[in-house]
Amino acid sequence: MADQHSHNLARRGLMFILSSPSGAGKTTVARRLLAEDGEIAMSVSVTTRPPRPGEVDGKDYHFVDRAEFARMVEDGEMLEWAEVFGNNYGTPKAHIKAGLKAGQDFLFDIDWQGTQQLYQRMETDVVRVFLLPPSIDELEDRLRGRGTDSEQVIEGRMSRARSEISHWDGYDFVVVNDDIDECFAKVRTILDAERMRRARQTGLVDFTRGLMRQDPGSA
Ligand SMILES: Nc1nc2c(ncn2[C@@H]2O[C@H](COP(=O)(O)OP(=O)(O)O)[C@@H](O)[C@H]2O)c(=O)[nH]1
Ligand SMILES: Nc1ncnc2c1ncn2[C@@H]1O[C@H](COP(=O)(O)OP(=O)(O)O)[C@@H](O)[C@H]1O
Repeated sequence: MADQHSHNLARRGLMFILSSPSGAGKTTVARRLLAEDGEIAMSVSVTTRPPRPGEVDGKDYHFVDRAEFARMVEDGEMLEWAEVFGNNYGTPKAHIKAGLKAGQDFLFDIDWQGTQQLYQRMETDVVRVFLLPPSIDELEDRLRGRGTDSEQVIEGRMSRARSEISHWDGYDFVVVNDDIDECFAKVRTILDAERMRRARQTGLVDFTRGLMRQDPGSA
């Protein structure tokens, strides 16, 4: 019997967008997906925000100044961009377009505005997943438990979270992140199923043609 993996046909890559109100678990799920799934790569955004301690240029973000960011927008090098908390963030186009064509999947960690823009431009490549916390109290507990933010920042994130939650209807899939293992398994299921969409499987034309030509008993 043939190895199962030999039946993975050539396909176009997809853009897997993971959004959530801050603190609901997007980073946790994204890290695990990148660690356990060999076929998906993070889309690295361009930003004018200064690097935080520990952040690596080209890995966490491409850090640029405002003039360079403006030039990239002007020259049409961004798939989408937005201003968040006074800084600019954008998705560089060339790398993504070439990757998708070569079968590379990309993971995006962007908010609902970026999601909308990507969907408008790349509709058939985009899969939009939204994570929700099981309750507002649990969301606040997680933000505090993470220990990365001051009380003031947590209050800001909580008020922003409420407005992000209101955009739940702009997503294809919504998963409540109560138990992390269950949530992760559901996100995996979505990704696995989306990879099998007929429209993405560019190898199907040749494969089905081959099947139809084969006689029973031939290799
Ligand atoms: N539209 C858009 N938003 C982005 C992009 N990259 C990051 N963001 C958003 O910018 C916001 C701020 O990100 P960041 O400065 O890393 O701070 P933090 O995620 O709040 O810790 C988040 O809501 C991100 O989702 C991008 O390429 N496009
Ligand atoms: N299902 C879960 N149950 C309990 N804690 C969780 C769960 N998912 C994530 N966390 C924790 O909640 C905090 C916020 O998660 P994080 O992934 O940083 O959120 P986001 O990227 O959406 O802001 C982290 O400390 C993380 O370890």
